[in-house]
Amino acid sequence: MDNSSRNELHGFSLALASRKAEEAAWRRYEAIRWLDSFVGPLGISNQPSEVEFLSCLRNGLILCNAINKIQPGAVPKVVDNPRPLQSISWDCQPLPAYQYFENVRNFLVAAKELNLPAFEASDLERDTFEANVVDCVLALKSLHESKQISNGNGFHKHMKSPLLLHSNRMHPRPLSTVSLDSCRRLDMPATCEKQPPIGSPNIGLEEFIVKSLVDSIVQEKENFDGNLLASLRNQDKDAVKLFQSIVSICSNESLQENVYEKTEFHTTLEDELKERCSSLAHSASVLDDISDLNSLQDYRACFKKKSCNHHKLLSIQEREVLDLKALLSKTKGEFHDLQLHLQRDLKDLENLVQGLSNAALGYHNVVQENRSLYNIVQDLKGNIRVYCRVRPSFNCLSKNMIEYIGEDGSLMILDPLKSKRDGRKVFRFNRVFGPAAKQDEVFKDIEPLIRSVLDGYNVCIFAYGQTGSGKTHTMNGPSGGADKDFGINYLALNDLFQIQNVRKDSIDYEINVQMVEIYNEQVRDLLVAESSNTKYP
Ligand SMILES: Nc1ncnc2c1ncn2[C@@H]1O[C@H](COP(=O)(O)OP(=O)(O)OP(=O)(O)O)[C@@H](O)[C@H]1O
Repeated sequence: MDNSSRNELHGFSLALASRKAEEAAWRRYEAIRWLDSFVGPLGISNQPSEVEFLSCLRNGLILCNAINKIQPGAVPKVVDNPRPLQSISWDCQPLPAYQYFENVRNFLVAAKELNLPAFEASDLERDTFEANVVDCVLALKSLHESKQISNGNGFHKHMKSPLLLHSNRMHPRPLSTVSLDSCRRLDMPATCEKQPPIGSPNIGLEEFIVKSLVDSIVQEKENFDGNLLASLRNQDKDAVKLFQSIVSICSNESLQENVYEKTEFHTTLEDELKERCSSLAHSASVLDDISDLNSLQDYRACFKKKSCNHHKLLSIQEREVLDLKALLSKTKGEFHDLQLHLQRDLKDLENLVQGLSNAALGYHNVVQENRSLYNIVQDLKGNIRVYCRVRPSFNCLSKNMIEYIGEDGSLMILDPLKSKRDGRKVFRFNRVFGPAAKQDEVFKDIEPLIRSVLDGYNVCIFAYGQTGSGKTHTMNGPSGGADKDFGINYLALNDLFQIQNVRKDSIDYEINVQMVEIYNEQVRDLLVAESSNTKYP
């Protein structure tokens, strides 16, 4: 059933409950109005609540007085309080509790003798059984009215709620005998059992037949007007005319004008019930999955079956929901484990990073220390170093001048024009490069000094010698030479650029190049195109 259908049913239940409450209140007001006018001022409003109504009758005094006025001596002894009846107030109960109970008990005995709808004394203490007390009071009223009409022949009726039958089935009372229930169904007083027998000389055969027919008709058309029933019991009437009038009333359905307002209530309730059912059936019919069902009742009956497709579908969906819940629980557990695992990994990673950071810091310190030691070594080698490079000889005389080149930087030459003793000379340098020494070999010995520049040291390298001794060749290399012929200048710059690139993440080096020539006491800038600008003062 969808939500709209469920809401419809809920609304209908509420409306029905409201109608029941209105009906119960209406009957309670009717009872209290009659008691107020019949017994005397009760001291409560004409429209009392359930609590007010039951409190007013709880001492039994009003009930005993009422039944005694209708049937004198019905309650032989009424336990009364000294206050006059007119001053009775429902909320002022001077009598002890056992005296209340005595009045109520005596009233119930008298009511039973008159076949009135009974209730239990405890019903006056419980709001839920107020309807039983109201039934009894209204039956008492009907008895009074019938006695007034029929001069006390004991044939009376009382007002009956359309819900009364249901109410009595729900709460059967010991005093509500079968005959009493039958009287309720007929809306006739229980005293109907006291009608004269068939052979009574007071009633003729025709009148008995008429009475039986009327009883039968009354069973079909309950809640007959009291006057009509009184007329039936009035033996002065012509029985045949009375029967004809009843039949005419029934056939012309003019009886509807004489039924109580409850009949109209029945009709209204039935109409509303039909309308609600029609609405519910329409709502049910729009559901796709029950389109093949004829009515809402069919749908309900089908749904209650274990074999119903909707029932099976619901069962499958319930199982899927359970599976999803289990999967969700399992996923939550796995997620929790992953979180713990991730936290452990993060902790390990943190330790590794911390270790690397410490190692990097140590490495940096080691590098710093290494540089420091490196430059100390350079200092120890000497801040000023003198190297000797022997140019290859271009003639035969000079080829034999180099007699010895020592590893310790010593150079021994021999002047061929002098004797060996006088012509031999020895010179000492930091290192001597022979005629066969290559460019990179010369540079290797100078490279450590050049790198000291990057650590903040000033380094100066210059070549000195006579014309044609090979200064330009050593510092720049031969003109148009290959890479292997690069001189110290090119090789030094290449080395500095490579180191700059290696350390670019930690140190930003700025390299500037200037090239000048000092010739004849004149300094010329070799990188400037204009010759006039090349000379410095
Ligand atoms: N080590 C060497 N190996 C081969 N050739 C050399 C070497 N040194 C110098 N030369 C050659 O000797 C010649 C003169 O050399 P270089 O021009 O370098 O002399 P220099 O000292 O610069 O002369 P200057 O002072 O007049 O400029 C060049 O032709 C050069 O190629």
